[in-house]
Amino acid sequence: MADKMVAIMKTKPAYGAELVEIDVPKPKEGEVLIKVLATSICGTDLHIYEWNEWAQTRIKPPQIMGHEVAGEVIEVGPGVEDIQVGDYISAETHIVCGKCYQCKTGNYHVCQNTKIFGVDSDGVFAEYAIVPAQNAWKNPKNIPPEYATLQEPLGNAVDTVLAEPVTGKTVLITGAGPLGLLGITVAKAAGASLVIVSEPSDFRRELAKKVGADVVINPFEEDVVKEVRDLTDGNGVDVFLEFSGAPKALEQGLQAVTPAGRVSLLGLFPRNVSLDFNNLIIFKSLTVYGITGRHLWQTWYTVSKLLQSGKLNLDPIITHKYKGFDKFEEAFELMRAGKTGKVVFFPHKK
Ligand SMILES: NC(=O)c1ccc[n+]([C@@H]2O[C@H](COP(=O)([O-])OP(=O)(O)OC[C@H]3O[C@@H](n4cnc5c(N)ncnc54)[C@H](O)[C@@H]3O)[C@@H](O)[C@H]2O)c1
Ligand SMILES: C[C@@H](O)[C@H](N)C(=O)O
Ligand SMILES: [Zn+2]
Ligand SMILES: [Zn+2]
Repeated sequence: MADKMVAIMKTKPAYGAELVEIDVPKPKEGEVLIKVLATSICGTDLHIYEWNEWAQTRIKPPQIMGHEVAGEVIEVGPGVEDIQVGDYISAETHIVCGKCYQCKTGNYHVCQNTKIFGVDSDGVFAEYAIVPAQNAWKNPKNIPPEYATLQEPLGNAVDTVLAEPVTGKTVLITGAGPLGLLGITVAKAAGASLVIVSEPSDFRRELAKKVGADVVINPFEEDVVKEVRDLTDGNGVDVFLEFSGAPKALEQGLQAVTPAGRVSLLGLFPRNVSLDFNNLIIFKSLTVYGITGRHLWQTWYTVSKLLQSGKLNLDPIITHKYKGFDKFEEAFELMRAGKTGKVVFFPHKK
């Protein structure tokens, strides 16, 4: 094995990142070293790249970026029992304490002491990477790395879509970014009867159709609420899934969902949102779920089994694949411009 590796590193508290050559790390107590087979860019990586306000308060350069991954274990640190050399793993990104009230009551996804792998520590945009063994998820060998690396965001999408069953239900998805696109394929695989997608970008509406959306709407040019009512016998959709983080989309979705319907909110809003709670939620008797991270480990089992079922349509979502990290700046700029679905790197060129 090489003793040097290439990594995308946030080297300075400023816009961008650098490709660096550094030593391959050694796994410490409770850690494993993986050969990274595939890694994908998350919106959070983009925020770190752009050095937005959130990143400025949270990230401490120099740090290797990235947290979505599939890799092969090549070394295990002291005290690691469940993971062996040769295992093919992905990683849950929330490092939980196991001791707080939420962890003790099975709600690890909202652990009070959560640290995020690749955000609060070095990540996986590298040829080799350290993963805390407690966060490793063993993959069946027949899932290709480019799909296995998507499991973490797929977990967000699964928790959003499947907070309640969608079989035979009409669904509105607002926002067809990478997460919304994953939501579309999960909703279709789970048997939603009609998936309507509201998304202003022409490129992403096209992607949404390729992934399996039944109807796409441009919210900047069409009346979302009217379109949804026309498609649902005037009733509105049974389920509204918010994947955009746009306050206007939230309001339209709440108007478009049928009374006693279900709402899941994943998108993060850039500012406080003001809403007519009485008429949009209370008098409509809606059930509203806030979604964060993934349930440990129930969601990973669901995601893995969905992948193995072959029912997810991921190929149109993976719009960009790069061998090596040489063109990482191009990848980030395309993503910033909204011209991608998921971007996947295969760090080893051979
Ligand atoms: N809660 C969590 O645990 C969690 C985890 C991951 C991501 N997120 C959030 O989920 C959201 C989606 O992530 P992403 O990576 O796909 O983001 P993204 O920014 O790539 O996608 C958002 C999409 O919404 C579209 N949009 C903008 N205004 C709209 C409107 N008025 N109506 C409909 N669509 C509109 C955009 O064109 C874009 O395609 C983000 O807000 C992200 O921060 C939350
Ligand atoms: C780390 C963050 O980007 C991640 N997608 C989450 O689910 O929390
Ligand atoms: Zn992420
Ligand atoms: Zn905890």
